[in-house]
Amino acid sequence: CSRKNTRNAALHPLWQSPLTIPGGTRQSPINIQWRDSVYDPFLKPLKISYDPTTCLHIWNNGYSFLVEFDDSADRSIIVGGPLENQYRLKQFHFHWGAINDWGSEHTVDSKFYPAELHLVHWNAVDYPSFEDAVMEGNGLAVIGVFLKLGARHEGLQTLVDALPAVRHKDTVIEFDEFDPSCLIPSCPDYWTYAGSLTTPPLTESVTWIIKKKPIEVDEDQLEAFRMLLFTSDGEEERRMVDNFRPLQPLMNRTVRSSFR
Ligand SMILES: CCCCCNS(=O)(=O)c1cc(S(N)(=O)=O)ccc1C(=O)O
Ligand SMILES: [Zn+2]
Repeated sequence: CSRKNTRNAALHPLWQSPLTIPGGTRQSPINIQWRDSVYDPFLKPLKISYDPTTCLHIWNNGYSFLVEFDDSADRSIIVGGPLENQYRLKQFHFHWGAINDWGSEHTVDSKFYPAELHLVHWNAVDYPSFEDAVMEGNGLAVIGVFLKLGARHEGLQTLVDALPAVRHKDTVIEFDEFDPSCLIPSCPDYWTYAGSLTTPPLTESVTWIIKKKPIEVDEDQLEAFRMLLFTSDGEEERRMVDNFRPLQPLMNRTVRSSFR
């Protein structure tokens, strides 16, 4: 079955009425058609330097689970790639499906992955706060990493072990000494394009950097994501699955690749 129909049927209430930005020209996510991406020899390697002691806590915000970082200084940053300057790590989170047939937000040649990791960074050089950067065309940089079914991921397991403690919406636990670069493939290849947040306010402020190589996780680790709840303690339980936005039109955009 095609992803489009079943996915729409499976959409989270947030997106039953497809959320579109009136006049949006650079919305995310998109399908990345490999053969239409354009190699850009001027793209630099992406440099990632995270300080694990900036890791603060994990919380379930009723949409995904996110790991938040102390972004009050330039301690966990990325620089290079398509970026004009350095960006500070704010948080990372995931999107996943009820079953392994879908779950990622971006697709490659219309192929979906069971899940996708997003590491959200903001431009603290040009803007005084994250909230300001969210409203600017070059305000955010999000690294996307696809998750595929395979071997158990030891780095992810520390995260998975903490999930039962944040099963319900608005629960939070302290989480320290985690370096999320262990979740990013060592292969330097990526695609990049100008896009948007995939959740409200859907602002067109994101330089997307999508890693070509996925990371491998096992079935138990994906199942651990699926035991989270959209709902608060005491509410009728709704499993946190299918927390992704539908594909958006490419419109007048080119996806560049850092590799031939
Ligand atoms: C001030 C309003 C910020 C709204 C966006 N916040 S965010 O951390 O960038 C974010 C990005 C994304 S995404 N998929 O990277 O666009 C998803 C969720 C969130 C979130 O708020 O949890
Ligand atoms: Zn996301």
